[in-house]
Amino acid sequence: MAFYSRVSGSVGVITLQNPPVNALSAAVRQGIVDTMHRALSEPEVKSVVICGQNGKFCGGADIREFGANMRGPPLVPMIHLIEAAEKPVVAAIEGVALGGGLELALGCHYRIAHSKARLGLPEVTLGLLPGAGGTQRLPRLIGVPAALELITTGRHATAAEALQLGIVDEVTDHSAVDAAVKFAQSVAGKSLDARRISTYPRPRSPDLAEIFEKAMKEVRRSARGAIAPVTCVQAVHASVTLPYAKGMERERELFSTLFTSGQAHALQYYFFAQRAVSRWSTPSGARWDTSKPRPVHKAAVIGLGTMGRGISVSLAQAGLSVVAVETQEKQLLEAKQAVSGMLERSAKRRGVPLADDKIKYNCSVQAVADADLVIEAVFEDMALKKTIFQQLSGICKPGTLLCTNTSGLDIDELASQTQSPELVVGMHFFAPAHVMKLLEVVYGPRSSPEALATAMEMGKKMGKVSVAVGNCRGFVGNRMLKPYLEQAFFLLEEGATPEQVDQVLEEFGFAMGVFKVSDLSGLDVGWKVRKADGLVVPGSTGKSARIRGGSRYSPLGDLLCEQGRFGQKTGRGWYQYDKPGGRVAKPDPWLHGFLEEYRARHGLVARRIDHQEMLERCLYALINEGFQILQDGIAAGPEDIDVIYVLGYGWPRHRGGPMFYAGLVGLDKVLERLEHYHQVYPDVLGLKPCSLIRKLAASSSPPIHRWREFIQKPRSQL
Ligand SMILES: CC/C=C\C/C=C/C(=O)SCCNC(=O)CCNC(=O)[C@H](O)C(C)(C)COP(=O)(O)OP(=O)(O)OC[C@H]1O[C@@H](n2cnc3c(N)ncnc32)[C@H](O)[C@@H]1OP(=O)(O)O
Repeated sequence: MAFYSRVSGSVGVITLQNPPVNALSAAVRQGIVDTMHRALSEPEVKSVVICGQNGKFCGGADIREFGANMRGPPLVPMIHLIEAAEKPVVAAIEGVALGGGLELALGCHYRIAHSKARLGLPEVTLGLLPGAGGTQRLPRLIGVPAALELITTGRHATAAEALQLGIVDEVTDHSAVDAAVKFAQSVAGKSLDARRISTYPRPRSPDLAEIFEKAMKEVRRSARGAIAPVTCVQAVHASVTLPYAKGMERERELFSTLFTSGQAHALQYYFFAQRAVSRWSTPSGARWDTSKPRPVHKAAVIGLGTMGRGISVSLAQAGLSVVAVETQEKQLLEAKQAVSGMLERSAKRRGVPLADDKIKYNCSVQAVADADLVIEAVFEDMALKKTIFQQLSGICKPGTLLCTNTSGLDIDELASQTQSPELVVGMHFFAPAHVMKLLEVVYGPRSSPEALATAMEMGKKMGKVSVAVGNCRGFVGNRMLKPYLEQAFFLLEEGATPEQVDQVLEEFGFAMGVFKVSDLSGLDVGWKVRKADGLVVPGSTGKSARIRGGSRYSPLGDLLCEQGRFGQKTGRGWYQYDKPGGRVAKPDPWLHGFLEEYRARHGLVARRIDHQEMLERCLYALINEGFQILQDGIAAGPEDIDVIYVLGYGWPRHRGGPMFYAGLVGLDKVLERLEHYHQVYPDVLGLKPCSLIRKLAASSSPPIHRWREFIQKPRSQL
């Protein structure tokens, strides 16, 4: 709703009230219309201020209402009512003016912002366009290039930038509402002819055609199949080719197409999923709202390789004192230099103070004795990690949380090396650790709720999206990756090339295909793990070379590693690069010949595999594992899996995540295809449909928010 008051006798103040961000729900829109009419009809009122309760102007349309039937007054006429008013209306922008919130402000005659406010049109991130006049008013106000940039990226601008661009008229360090009231008094009675943005002429410039062409090229390149950015450009284009009223019609038309699209549903689902994962729970009943995190002031990182360096940067930037340990002096010095550079670049980029003095470097593990939390980030070697956990258990003060950055090893095995297994959790960062937003927080069967809560809270402090997951091989992300990778290898055996598989996945929207990712992260990483698991049998021939434990196995990755082809770092992998460390992947004739020779050796007849089969086999095997993970209670809900895949594995956000995608395709369809492929490849375990997907499909495929009801609660783990 909206609250009306009169200030200083002549200023009508309309306060939006819809916590936490004063989103424009039906009730708020009704409140605005009612209070505007009141302000306009009271003769004593000479001007109006619109503001939001609790220091937040408005977070935009109420996204929760998007799924329901439209009630209350629509936004566009409501904003026209404000703009057409004969009394000056001033927006007092505190906190945020986003989406419909900024469009509302653009309908006002003046805008005053607090210096800490953020303004933007982030609709594109929800699969939409600014459909309440934003695409027509903003270019008229600030010009096409700046409007295009803000609308197609959805980026939030600071108040200072908004002032520079001409979006706001004044910025204040004090109360924006007080400033707006004063301002409203000063403009009472003045002509509003030049203040109604919809009446501004169409933006003109001789290079507009070029600007739009460039913008369209850029969004097509970066959108990876997302339709909203492209549609945003089309809507802004209407602002230069059509008069305002016609432009609004075009905006409405384009908005309606997006509004009902699967991509908009996926992005809106993802918006709430990313927020829902902070409300974690475990099968034993531990929960985010009943588990208190411990205070952490001092943290330590053991091992300053690529991951340890990124983790140290993240901790320092979160304001913690950090002890960074690397036992070899030379490596310690190298790491120190590298970390300082990373901090410097990051401080420059983010415009924040340098956090270099937060980190103390040391050669001795003893230096972590008084840390509240230690993150071990050494090589992925269980024996080494065990030794470190034994050491830490003896060195650290009582109550220190011991975390491991393993990407898939058994947390409980490490916990059992310590005297306090309840204080051991996994903190699985993703490379580069100071950039990637995802953190898998892994609880073992003995981790305490308090330890889990502390690690989750630490992730948040570091600006990460933390997802709590149970302990199993590979946790959620890497466990699901295994059947996906496996299918990609099998496709090569059956006749595909790495380029073909990657193209299909990139067309789907992945930032990189599976083979390019493998080259980037290093083929040797998986090879080491497979060796440790006893899967690598050098020189094996005949049928046994492609079978492990009764199931189909592809040794292709092992064979490449035996040739020293580790990917980008060696200049050769699934692709070739111009030099070791090169970034541009080129098809490699050697690899094609090697595949032919391999197929001939194993009596495999290459066939033409269509795109659909490549996509289905890779994705459905991954999704099937996701259902198994839900059934095993490793992830509490499909949202957890989807957030992990979008933030950690390049799954296209506009497809919502693998579990959402499965729902969109139709669980019965996914099940039917899995059954088909399992029949064709009975020796591939990953294609055998998991019982949860069967159960859901048999129950008429309920919507994703109801899947949890169908998951059998596993026995207590904590
Ligand atoms: C018919 C339509 C016609 C015209 C087009 C207009 C379209 C729109 O306006 S679409 C909405 C555009 N606005 C946004 O995209 C803003 C989305 N919100 C945010 O970016 C952030 O929430 C924030 C910057 C506003 C605040 O961030 P922060 O302080 O970090 O809090 P949270 O993100 O955790 O949010 C708190 C809480 O609020 C819920 N919420 C936020 N925005 C909205 C919204 N617009 N509608 C409904 N609910 C919103 C958010 O989900 C959190 O609640 P939960 O934790 O319960 O999920």
